[in-house]
Amino acid sequence: MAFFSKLKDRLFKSSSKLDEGLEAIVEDGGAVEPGEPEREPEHPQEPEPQPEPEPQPVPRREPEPEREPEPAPVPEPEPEREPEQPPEVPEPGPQQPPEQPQPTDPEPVTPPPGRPQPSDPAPGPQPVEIPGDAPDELPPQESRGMLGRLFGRREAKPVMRRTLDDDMLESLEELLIAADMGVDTALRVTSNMAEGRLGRKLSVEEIKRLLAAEIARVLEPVARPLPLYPKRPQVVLVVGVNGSGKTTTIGKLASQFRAAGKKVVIAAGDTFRAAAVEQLQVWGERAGVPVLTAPEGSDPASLAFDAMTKAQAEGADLLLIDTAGRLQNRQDLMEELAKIVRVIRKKDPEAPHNTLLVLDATTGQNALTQVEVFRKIADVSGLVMTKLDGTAKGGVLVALADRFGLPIHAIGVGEQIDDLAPFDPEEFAAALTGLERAA
Ligand SMILES: Nc1nc2c(ncn2[C@@H]2O[C@H](COP(=O)(O)OP(=O)(O)OP(=O)(O)O)[C@@H](O)[C@H]2O)c(=O)[nH]1
Repeated sequence: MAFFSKLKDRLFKSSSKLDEGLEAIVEDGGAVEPGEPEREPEHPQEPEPQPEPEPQPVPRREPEPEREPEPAPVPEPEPEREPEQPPEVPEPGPQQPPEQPQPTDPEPVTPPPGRPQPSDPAPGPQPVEIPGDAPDELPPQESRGMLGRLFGRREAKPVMRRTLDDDMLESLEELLIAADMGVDTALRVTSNMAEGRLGRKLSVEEIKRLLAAEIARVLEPVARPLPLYPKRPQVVLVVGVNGSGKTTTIGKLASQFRAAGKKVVIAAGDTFRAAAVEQLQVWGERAGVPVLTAPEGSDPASLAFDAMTKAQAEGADLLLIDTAGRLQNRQDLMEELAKIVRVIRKKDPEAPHNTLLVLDATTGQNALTQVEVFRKIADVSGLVMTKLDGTAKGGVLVALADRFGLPIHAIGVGEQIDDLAPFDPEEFAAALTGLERAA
């Protein structure tokens, strides 16, 4: 299954929550405009249709700063065939010559007088121009000819639209807050979306496109694959609260790096929980990667040192160190992590090269607090967000990006070994808003 549709299916709870909310908002105060043509769903970030590539393993997006070639955009959907309709009675008004081809893109929008506009472009985010962003300025339906249809206009169909005003903005803010985007981020996204568009009539689909574009813009700067350094072994310390998905993520990462030809060693640093060690061993077997363990209750720093020695001796490319996630005693955890770092620095003064914080998306706004805490006790260099499948709280990732600007290296979308995906802001924003894209 194409990755986008998989992600979208799995983020269904988030997107359906937004979907339902948006429909309710537009219905509340909106009006059906008979005979108004609805545009084909156009996607601002989708250029030429190309075949979709297989999802790449996370490590293949390296080396930094080279970005993985953008995933090929998903082809535009075929225009839906609609049953033949009797010709509709045209609205009274000036007719255009029927054979005149219609432009694919609308003319630049000139705001009507009195419509609130920023007098000069303020520094900071500018409104994203969305193709097809002027529904009220589309050419009259009756002027569409064969070419107009070929160029992506649908048959006329009643569409519910609501005028974008302060009330509607407030409802949109509330909806985004309910989707766990957080107050500040929700306000920023909606006000950017509204900039230059107040007074315009928008359909649900158009709002989704605008929101998705704004969300993608917040996410873009943090979408960074795990940087790989020429250093051997590259030491990746994996931190996070119990149950956030550290073990699973280490297993998935190990498997992907190994598939990419890297030699990987795992250290089971949560020596206080036998179950955690066993689980890591299972993942090591699955990934075909050795897991270094130590007797229950032994010093994790000593295990980390042994693992470092082994990884160096074996010429491993990557050493992934699992750690405990007890936050109940923050001081102990902080000392434990600090000791691991001190000890591995005896072997390599630059280690750890990455400190990955694993966050569970289902905890919603708690993820923000966890970032704050772990940034104090460890030098967090990047994030992995797990369990984005089947949660209605995916919006928290946007809040994290907006608040901390820490790189988001990958996302977990399931419990299987290949359910770790590179983080693609546009795909994520589309999946989150329920924006239709071709599968
Ligand atoms: N649905 C889903 N479940 C996940 C994902 N990642 C991890 N899990 C599940 O979350 C649970 C906890 O994952 P672990 O990897 O054990 O979490 P941990 O942080 O290592 O937990 P401790 O070992 O208790 O410290 C397991 O049941 C995993 O299968 C994901 O992306 N999606």
